[in-house]
Parts: sequence; C-alpha cells; structure tokens
Amino acid sequence: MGADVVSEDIKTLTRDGKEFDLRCLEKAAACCKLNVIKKSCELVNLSEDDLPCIVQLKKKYFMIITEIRNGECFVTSRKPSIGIWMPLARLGAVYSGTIYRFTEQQETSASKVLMPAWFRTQMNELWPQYMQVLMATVMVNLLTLALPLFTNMVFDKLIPTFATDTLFILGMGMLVVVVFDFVLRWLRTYFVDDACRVIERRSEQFIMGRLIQLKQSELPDSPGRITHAVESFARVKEFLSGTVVLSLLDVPFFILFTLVIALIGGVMALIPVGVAICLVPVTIFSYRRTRRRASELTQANNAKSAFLYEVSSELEAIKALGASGKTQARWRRLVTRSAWASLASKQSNVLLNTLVASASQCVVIGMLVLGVFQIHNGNISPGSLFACIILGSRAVAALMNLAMAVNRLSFSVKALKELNDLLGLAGENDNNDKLNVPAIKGLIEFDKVSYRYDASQPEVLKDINLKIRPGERVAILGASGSGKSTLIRLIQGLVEPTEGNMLMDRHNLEHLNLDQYRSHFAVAPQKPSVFAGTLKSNLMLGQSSLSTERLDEACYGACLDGFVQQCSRGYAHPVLERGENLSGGQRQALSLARALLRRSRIVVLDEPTSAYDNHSESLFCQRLPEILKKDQTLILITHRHNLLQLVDRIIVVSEGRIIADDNRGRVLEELTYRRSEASAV
Ligand SMILES: Nc1ncnc2c1ncn2[C@@H]1O[C@H](COP(=O)(O)OP(=O)(O)OP(=O)(O)O)[C@@H](O)[C@H]1O
Repeated sequence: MGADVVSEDIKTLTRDGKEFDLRCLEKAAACCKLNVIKKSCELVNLSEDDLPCIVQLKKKYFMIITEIRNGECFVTSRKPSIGIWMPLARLGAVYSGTIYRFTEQQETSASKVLMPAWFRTQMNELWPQYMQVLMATVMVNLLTLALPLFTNMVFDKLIPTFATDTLFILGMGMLVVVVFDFVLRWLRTYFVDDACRVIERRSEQFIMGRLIQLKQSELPDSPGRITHAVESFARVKEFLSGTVVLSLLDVPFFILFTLVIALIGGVMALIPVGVAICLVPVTIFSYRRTRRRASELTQANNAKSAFLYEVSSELEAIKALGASGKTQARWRRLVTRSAWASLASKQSNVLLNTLVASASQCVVIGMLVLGVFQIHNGNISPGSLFACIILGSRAVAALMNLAMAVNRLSFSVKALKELNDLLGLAGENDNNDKLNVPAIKGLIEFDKVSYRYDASQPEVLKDINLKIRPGERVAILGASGSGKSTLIRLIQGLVEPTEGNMLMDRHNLEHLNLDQYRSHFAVAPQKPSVFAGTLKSNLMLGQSSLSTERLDEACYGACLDGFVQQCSRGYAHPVLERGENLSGGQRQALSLARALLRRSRIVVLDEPTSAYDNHSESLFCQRLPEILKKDQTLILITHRHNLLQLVDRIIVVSEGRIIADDNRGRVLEELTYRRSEASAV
C-alpha cells in the first residue's frame, strides 16, 4: 500500500477543525481499492500493518501516521504540510483513542461480477434509505394479513349471525388499513426511487472518473463499446438497486404467509410450498437460458452502438462519398441481428412470466380442490378457505417477483460484467505509490525506448535514445507513419514504452502521478478536439478563471484573434459538437490557442498549421516567439519548411529510428544534400 498517495488523499479530506467526513474517506479509499476500518487502540500498540493510518485527536483534529520507529512516529497534517517525527508519548496526550486504518479490498470473483466493489460502496452508503424501505415492506406485508383475517371473520362469524354493527366497524377498520397500505407502498417506492437517484448520480460520476483515468493503451478500440457499456449500466442500476432489493425483501414474507396459512388451514400450506419447490428448477433453467440470450444480445447491441457512433460522427463524409446505400445496408444487417437477439431474449422472459402466472392460478385451483375435502372433513371453515386463498396468492406473488427478478438478473449481470471489465482495465494511477509532480524542470529523456501498439504488430519506434533539455526549441521531422506522434505520446505518458524507459527530470514516468505530470504540458494535437459550448469554454478547457488579456494573447499567438473579432458575441460565440460550425483552420487555431493559453513548461505542437493558409502560417511564425517564454520547451512536429524557423534543433525520424539529430542548419544541409543525391540517382 503506497503511503504517499494515501496520505495525500487523506490530507485533503481532513480539514483542521472541521467535522471528519468518514463517508468521503470511504469513497476516496474505494477509488484506490481500499477499505477503511475504524479501530480503537493505544498508540503504542500500533503495528506496521496499521500504517499509514489517520489518527483522531481530541477537539476534532486529525493527523496521519506513516511510520513508527523507536517510540517515535512520523506524522503529517495539513498544517504544517510537511511531516515531522514526534514521540508517541507526546501524541498520546492529545490522542482520542481512535484510528482509521486501510486494508486492500479482497473480492471473490462472484461478488465482483454481481456487485462490484465500486457499486457496492454506493449501495452501502444508502443503508438509512434501505432501512426505511425495509420498515415500509414489513408494515405493508403485515397489513396484507388484515384482509384474509377480515374475510375469515365475515364468512365464519358475521354472515351466520348477521352482526351488522361488528361488520361496519371491521369494514371501517379495513378502510383505514387500505389507506395505510396505500401510503406505505407509495413511501416504499419513493424511498427506493430516491436511493436509485443517489446511486445513479454517484455511480455515473465514478464511472466517468474511472474512464478518464484508464490507460490509453488499455482502452477498447471501439468507442461505441464504451458508450454501450455505460448506457446499459444506466438501465441496470435501477434494477439492482430497486427491483432486486424489493423482491428480496418480500421473500421472508412468503414464509410468514405460509405459516399463517398453516395456522388457519393446516395442510393447505402445502400448496404454496409445492408451487415454490416447482418454481426453483424452472427459474434456474430460465436464468441460464436468458443468460445465453443476454450474451448474444449484448454482442449485437455493441456492434450496433459502435456503428451508430461511427456514422453519426462521419455523416458528412458518408454523404460526400456516396456511401449512404452501403451504410444503410450494413445498418439493416446489424439491426436485424439485434432484433432477432432481442426477440429470443424476450421469449425467455415471456415463457417464465407465463409459467409464473399459471403457477398463481394453480395455487387458487389447488387450494379450492384441497379446501373442499378439508371443509368436508370438518378441518376448516369456508371462511378459512377464502383466507387461505388470499394468503396463498400473496405468498406466491412474492416468489413470482423474485423468479422474474432472477431472470432479469442475467441481463444486469452481463451488463455489469461488461462495465466492470472496462473499469477494471489498468488505470494510470492505480499504484498508490506514484510520485506527485507539483513542478518540473523539463529534462525529457528516452532511454533505449522501443514501442509497439500491439503485440502482433511490428515496433513503431526502435531503440530510441534522446534528450530534450529545458527551454529547447525542437522540431521532429519524418515521413508519414514514421512514428513522430507516437514519440509525443510517449513523452506525455499516454502510452508506455514496450522496452526501455521514459524519464522526466531523471524520474521514470511509470513512477509519476501522470495526471499531475501532464498538467505541465500544453499540447495542440494533430486532430484538434473541439467540444460543444462557446469559444471561451473551449479555450478554457481544463483551466480555472483567466483574464481576457490572457485569452487575447493566446488567440493572437494562434492567429484566432481575427475570427474572434468577427464574431458578434466574441468569446461567447457558440460552438457546435466537434466544432461543426467552424472551419478546419478555425478548429485548429482554437486548439492551438488553447495550448498557448496554458503557459505550460513544455509546449507540444503536432502539425499546428496543417489547416492554415500561407498568410496565417507566416503570421503564426512571427507571433509564436513573442508569446513563448524563454524557459518553455517547444516540441514541434511538422512537414512545413516554413515552421522550422521557430526551432534551433531538428530531429529526423525514419521508420521508427532517429536518423539525424543536430542543430537546424546542419540537419537542413544534410537533408538538402541527401535529396540532391537521391535525385541525381
Ligand atoms: N492507435 C494505434 N494503433 C495501432 N497502430 C497505430 C496507432 N497509431 C499509430 N499507429 C501506427 O504507428 C505508426 C506510427 O504512427 P504515428 O502516428 O506515430 O506516425 P507519424 O509519424 O506521426 O505520422 P503522420 O506524420 O502521418 O502523423 C504508423 O504505422 C501507424 O499506422
């Protein structure tokens, strides 16, 4: 367990003088796959296994102990932010007697699939709501007993004696019961829906947080698969946190109702018990069948979502290429496949539903037939028979709900498994011992780095040794597909070398907190990313408030200033999804301005002017040096000769290897020489 990150997380959670929020801590710990355990013990009894831990002091203060040695402990708190060694006895004077320690979450594979830890954490926090649901369920089911007892009384006592006064009083009482029943059922549904709402908000926040953290190299090739996994979870969570909970809570009442039937009607209780026994194999068979169907349906829907995602983002290209017919034909095939899979899975459901409805009728028929014999033998009265029938139907209804929930569970398990597989992919900061990177000097080193995107593919970069010093202005040149952008991805830690090491200020990137590390980069990628919103929201992506002067400066540098002035609403100019209402050059300028706005230590520009006209490109070449500070490193990937005036050093990549790396003049000379040699041949 890594002390650094846990301490760091804890520090942000323990605000001096404020109430300690255990829920927040549990949530943060769950993100690191840790459980929080509250423990009462003497400080002298703390063992290595307890560390790091949060120590609760008197007066609501908290500290973190990361190490204990020779009667001293290393403690940190928010104030001072650095740690100190302190004798345990001294801390003992202000110690409240409680610590919070951490253990790694252990999961069995079954629990992982049915209720992954992150989802269970959300549900665990909702115990108060579920306790209310439980209480309402108990009340509702107890009130259910009133109707059969009333019926029994009416048939056996009131009809023979025609005691109308008692009948009216009991009738009024039953009306009150009905009103209570209505209110309780409504409340129960409300509590469940409210719990679902909370789970929805929290789990979807968690999912997005985790998705963003996943390693780029681990993500599935198809963004449609990700979308589908997240979408199907939206349908599942309501079922798991609502339907399943209610069905499970109803089950004990099957036993209660059967016991009451046994009390009133003796052997009549055998009927619901018999139906329950028959339902078990039917439900298991149906569950297995539906699980197979769910798997086929998921595959079909995945393919559909992936294709839909692709078509919706490339609609214009499809029209321009005249590929509408082919697109429709492929869509038809996908839809047909998914419709058949959907029909097959619905059939499994319908079969169980129909069987379950028949089982309910069987209970009534069975009870009537057995009841006639029982009445004839004088064992029960007609009133008891009516009461048993009502109770029997209610008892079996509880089981039927459970059987149907179990059947539907196969879909939920499938969807949860898919999402869990996705979220279980390696994340960038999964190891808790990553170093924080509050600042960098900017020394980038490739130490014998090789990289391949896929084990089955050849290496894209081979044995690269390279050093880029802080403040250098470097261009990376090379033919298409030679590996320039991959080089940049490695520098940013977006992908990990298959061999060798990537270093920043002599620290291996695999030991750094990559989120923090990347905050020192300003990147304008080859393919600009533009989002729906305004020019300002796009420029400010990932930034807090900035002055208009800073925005103006960045737009000036990227030559976007002219366009901003043309827009009547200036920076508030609306931008459509993926920047559909902007030209290619404007999208690129926006992405470039966003990078310049960050004033990061390292500025990476991948083909920054590929969509610029010649005039804008020349302007950019003039303006960029005005904007860049001396200590900012510039790494420029370009095919444009004009841009080379911005750099002092040129690195040439060919087929994944560095074939030239020198100052601008010498490399350009060498390239001209090679070109003339080649043309002479
Ligand atoms: N995500 C990926 N999965 C598999 N292979 C990839 C991926 N991205 C790039 N490649 C392959 O890696 C090689 C290097 O690609 P890279 O994008 O680094 O080239 P580049 O020099 O930047 O090219 P260009 O100048 O055309 O942008 C290419 O052969 C490309 O097909």
